Amino acid sequence: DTGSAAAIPINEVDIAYVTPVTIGTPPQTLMLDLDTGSSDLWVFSSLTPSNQVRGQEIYSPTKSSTSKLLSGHTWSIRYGDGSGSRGTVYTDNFTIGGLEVKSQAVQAALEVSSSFTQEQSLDGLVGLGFSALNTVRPSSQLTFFDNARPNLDEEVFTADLKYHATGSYDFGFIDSKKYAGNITYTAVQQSPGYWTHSLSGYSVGSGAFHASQISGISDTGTTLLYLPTAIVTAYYRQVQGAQNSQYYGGYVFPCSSTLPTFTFGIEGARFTIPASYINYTRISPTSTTCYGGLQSSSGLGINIFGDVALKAAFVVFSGTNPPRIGFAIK
Ligand SMILES: O=C(NC1CCCCC1)N[C@H]1[C@H](O)[C@@H](N2CCCCC2)[C@@H]2OC[C@H]1O2
Repeated sequence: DTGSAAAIPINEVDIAYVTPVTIGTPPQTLMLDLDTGSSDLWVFSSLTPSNQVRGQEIYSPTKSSTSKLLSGHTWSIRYGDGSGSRGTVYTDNFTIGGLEVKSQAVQAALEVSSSFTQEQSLDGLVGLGFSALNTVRPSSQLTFFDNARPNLDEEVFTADLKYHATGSYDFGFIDSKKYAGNITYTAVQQSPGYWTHSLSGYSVGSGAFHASQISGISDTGTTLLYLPTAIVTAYYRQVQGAQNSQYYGGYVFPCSSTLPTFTFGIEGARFTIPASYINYTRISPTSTTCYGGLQSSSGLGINIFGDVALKAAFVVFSGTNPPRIGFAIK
């Protein structure tokens, strides 16, 4: 089997991408954020208090003839940005881009935090991290990818995220039309459950490449690129008027500044992030101060290769044994 679905930016700065999925019988369509940085599949539901729902589509298990309550099971998740949700669990038929998993664990939200309520075009998440991170108790549940794997033509899914445009997620095959040249693979450390791997180094603009093993996670659910402070300060030293603002919680600069590109290595391959991706957003609609798409990871305890980096490449998440991750120019 294979599947292929759109990855649609939910706003004009690509804060997140959503993908249409169908749940149940007859099919209920929701727009979910495919997130390689977590492993819970949860949705706004008929059980979510109405004062926490603001325009989202909801999953109603009682309207599906194939839904089953997973009795006695609950879940609760907290994300790195402080957002979170919790609830109960059903199994139902779940499809992404024509690829169906029967009896997928669908975690129905009984409560969501305010940042989810405020994002009216995001109806939940599909965790594509390793199933070890799943929060359902007393028995943890498998991700969509882990459930689909035995039936996939190839044990992979790919992410082709785009800057200010709709990209795609493919399951079970690698579409050679979506990239140029070769795919460079590197080893993944799957414990504790993220797609953890190393960059082989970096360069700023036309500067020299600094070879250095930089470990982090490739996370489609994180908007920005978070790297060690030394690298980030070296980058913003090249930006007129840049400063690390306590007030805004990161590097800001005059929107008129000229930004250098940022290049990261995967083994011997090099991937260049255009300056436009790093000129992320104005700090407020009328401001002339802009917030950077490259920020320091020092407070996080982990480096995060989020969408700002991933959208500069075609990325292959390979569930082979051992797992690996591949990057190609597109
Ligand atoms: O918390 C992180 N990443 C952290 C960012 C700060 C540095 C550490 C990692 N990712 C979340 C993201 O923010 C959420 N958000 C929802 C509203 C629209 C935007 C996306 C969405 O839900 C879970 C995941 O995706």
